[in-house]
Amino acid sequence: MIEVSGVAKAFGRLEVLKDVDWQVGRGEFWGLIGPNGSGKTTLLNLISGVEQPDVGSIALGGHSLAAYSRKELSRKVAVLQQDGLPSVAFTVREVVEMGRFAHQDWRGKESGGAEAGRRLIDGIMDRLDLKELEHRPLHVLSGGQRQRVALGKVMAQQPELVLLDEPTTYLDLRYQMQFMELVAEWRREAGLTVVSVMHDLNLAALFCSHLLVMSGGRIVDQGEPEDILSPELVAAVFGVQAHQVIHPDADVPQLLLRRERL
Ligand SMILES: Nc1ncnc2c1ncn2[C@@H]1O[C@H](COP(=O)(O)OP(=O)(O)OP(=O)(O)O)[C@@H](O)[C@H]1O
Repeated sequence: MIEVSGVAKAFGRLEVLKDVDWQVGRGEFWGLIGPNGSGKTTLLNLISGVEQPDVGSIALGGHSLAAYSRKELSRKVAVLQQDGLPSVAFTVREVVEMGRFAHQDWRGKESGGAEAGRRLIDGIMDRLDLKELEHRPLHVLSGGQRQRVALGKVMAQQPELVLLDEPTTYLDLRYQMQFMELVAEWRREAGLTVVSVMHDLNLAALFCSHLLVMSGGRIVDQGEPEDILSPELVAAVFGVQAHQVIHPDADVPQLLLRRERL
């Protein structure tokens, strides 16, 4: 689904990504982890076409990113940021409907017909528990509700690949879990490929099929959470000491942070 080959990127004299080679298979769920400033968001921006690499190439579904038009790209890739939507006066339903833009012609006509478009939006509203909020303007919603609407909008886009940049940062524990479960379910049902920047390593181990570990603009490790997440890794990459335990239900590693002094 994604092939990043020999990519480097600099902003002025600051080299933000160096020698990045990475392949993502269709249907995989990758967590991007690493310290602040290690280049995670820049890598997402290169994949979504917002930034261009200085060196190397990026291909999506076997075709160079440069070969896609804006509209083709937005049918293939959806992006959701930390605070997914600005606090605007559009209603919840209107915002979710905006996700259909890439599937409409210049008059706003749905490629599969208006009725199919409406059914799709209704299904998403139901699934994300947005029916009751349907006619409320976005600016009266809580951050957690707004993030659910943002997810609804990217679901309406029906992409093959979704890029998430720390999507649970502003959510409380319950909404963090709910958000990740919704993404996991969507991935299972639609064969979706997911790449998500994650700061919570335990959440990443619970939901991601693979992890990409970045430090100083380079990939330092990649693979399945059980092969990657270890006290040695967090010591080397984050400079933090931790114990490792195995999650009793999910059978994946979880880290308990150690204080330097007790
Ligand atoms: N448009 C830009 N112009 C100049 N410097 C930039 C730009 N975008 C990012 N940088 C710099 O590139 C480096 C990597 O930033 P990036 O946002 O990719 O890191 P990150 O791993 O996502 O960090 P965080 O975990 O803090 O979100 C940082 O030093 C940042 O200041």
